[in-house]
Order: sequence, then structure tokens, then C-alpha cells
Amino acid sequence: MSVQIGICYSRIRADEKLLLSELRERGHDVVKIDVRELELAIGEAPEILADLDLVVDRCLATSRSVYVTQFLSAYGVPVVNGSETATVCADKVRTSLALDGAGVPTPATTVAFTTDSALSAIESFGYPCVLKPVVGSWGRLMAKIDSPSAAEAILEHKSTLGHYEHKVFYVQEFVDKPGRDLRVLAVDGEPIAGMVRSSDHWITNAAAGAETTALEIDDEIADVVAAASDAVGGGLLGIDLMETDNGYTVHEVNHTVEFKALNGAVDVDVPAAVVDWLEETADSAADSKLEVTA
Ligand SMILES: Nc1ncnc2c1ncn2[C@@H]1O[C@H](COP(=O)(O)OP(=O)(O)OP(=O)(O)O)[C@@H](O)[C@H]1O
Repeated sequence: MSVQIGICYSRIRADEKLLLSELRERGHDVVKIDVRELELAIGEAPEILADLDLVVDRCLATSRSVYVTQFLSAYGVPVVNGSETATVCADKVRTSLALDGAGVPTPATTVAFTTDSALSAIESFGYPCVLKPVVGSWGRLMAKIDSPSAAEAILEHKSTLGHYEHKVFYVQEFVDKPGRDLRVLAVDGEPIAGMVRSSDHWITNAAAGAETTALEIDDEIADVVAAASDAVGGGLLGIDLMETDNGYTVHEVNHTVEFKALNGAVDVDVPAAVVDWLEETADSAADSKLEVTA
């Protein structure tokens, strides 16, 4: 059955191009929604959104993603990922709380609001430890802190020059991983594929130039991925794990996940698997609409 799917974006990346061509090849009616042109009135959905079977949120900017998904929910338009998932995943503090609250292993983390208390938290972790912005991606503005003088300098820079979000200090244990981390793409907790991202740098994400190879997803990884997905509210997610001596730890869950690098690293047709899930999700959203109106 052909469905009408909207894609919310502010920039069409290679990932969105892969999705669009897969959807169109399957004969779906795709509506491209540039969120920079949207005017979202409280109460009434703009015409472009009104009759869609499903909207896929692919907004790059976190604030847009969080608000657009909330408006879509308020208008009664089915959206993936949902606004609750977006709100949790867009913010590292909320993600850490959600993961830990659900018993999913995640690196030890402390949040502080002043440079003095942040310095005290850093001293408690010892050196090295990691300071991350609470909102952000691609490993930007993350710092591995090796010494008290580095800590003081970074905290001073953040408090003097940083945007208000940088005044929330998110301090994390440094996980001595084996030169790589793992990214698993999953739909409602079910893995589609995964990759190993290896680098000489301590930041090993693909955007920072890591080498990517296919990951074999064993039961232990699948269980952690399912639990992490449930913890943040499910959907199409990129779940990032590090290996430790005590098993896996989840350091990040991405809700507008990029999958171009993954598609190049594995034999699975990633956009096809994502579109399979979008079709199922659109069908079940249509079924629940029918039930409500019947
Ligand atoms: N606590 C840590 N200890 C050691 N390495 C870490 C730690 N946290 C993150 N890293 C490394 O830094 C990379 C980026 O971290 P993280 O995913 O938290 O940042 P991000 O900006 O959200 O990146 P992305 O958008 O790719 O998820 C990870 O892939 C990992 O290699």
C-alpha cells in the first residue's frame, strides 16, 4: 500500500537522499517539509502537514527537532521519532538519567552548574576525564581533561565564552576503550546493522574520520541495544557503545541518526531496512486512526 510520508528537514544530507530515493522507488508519495519555512500555529496544523500518514523528523538542529515533533504530536500527526524520544536524546543529561534509570550501563557522569563545583567533580573523577556539551553532536566541543591546569582553563573558557548551555558542566569518567566504539542502528530496539569505528584519536565517531567496519551483533549487544532503545522511548536510533572490562556501556543515543557511513560499511541495505520499518509504522498509525474514528 502506498503511503504519504513527510520528511522534515533543514538540510538534505546524503542520509535523507538515500531515504527519499528508497521511498520514491517503492511508489510512496513523499512530501518534503523544509522546517525553515514552517509557521507552526498553536491549535491548527499547517496544510502541508495535515493529511500525512507519517512524518519522519530529520532536522539537524536539535531545537527544531524537539519543537517540530511536539507540534506534530499536538496536531495528531504520527511522527518518528516521537517528541519524547527527541527530547531525551537531544540532551546528554536526560539521556544519561534515562539510561541509568532503566538499568542500562552508561559511563559514570556528574553534572555541575559552577566552575568550582565542576572542578571538584573533575578532581573526584581524576585525570583523564571528559567534559561534554549537553547538546551537540559529531564529537564537537568535547574535551579530554588530562591535568588540573587544563581543567581550569577549559572551565574558564566555557564560563566566559560559552553559550548558556555550556554553563551546565557534564563531566564523565574517561572510558579506556580499545581504540574504537560501536554504533548500532536499531528500529524500536531491533538492530538493523552495526559498525565498529576505529581511530587513533580518543574521539572515534565517523564524522571525526574514524575507519568503519561491519560489526557482528551478538546477543549481548542486542540486549543492551534493546534496553537503551526502550529507555529513551524507542524509534529509529543510533546507539553508541564502548567496550569495557565489565561489558558494554552506552554513551550516546542519536535520534536523528546518520546512516550513510553505516550503509557503506555493511552488507545490509540500510535505507531499505529503514523504509521497511517506516512502512510498518505508517500502516499501524493508519490502523489506530481507523480504530479511533470507527
Ligand atoms: N566517556 C568517554 N570516554 C572515552 N571516550 C569517549 C567518552 N565519551 C565519548 N567518547 C568518544 O567520543 C566520541 C563522541 O562522543 P559522543 O557520542 O558522546 O559525542 P557526540 O558529540 O554526541 O557524537 P555523535 O553525534 O557522533 O554521537 C565517541 O564516539 C567515543 O569515541
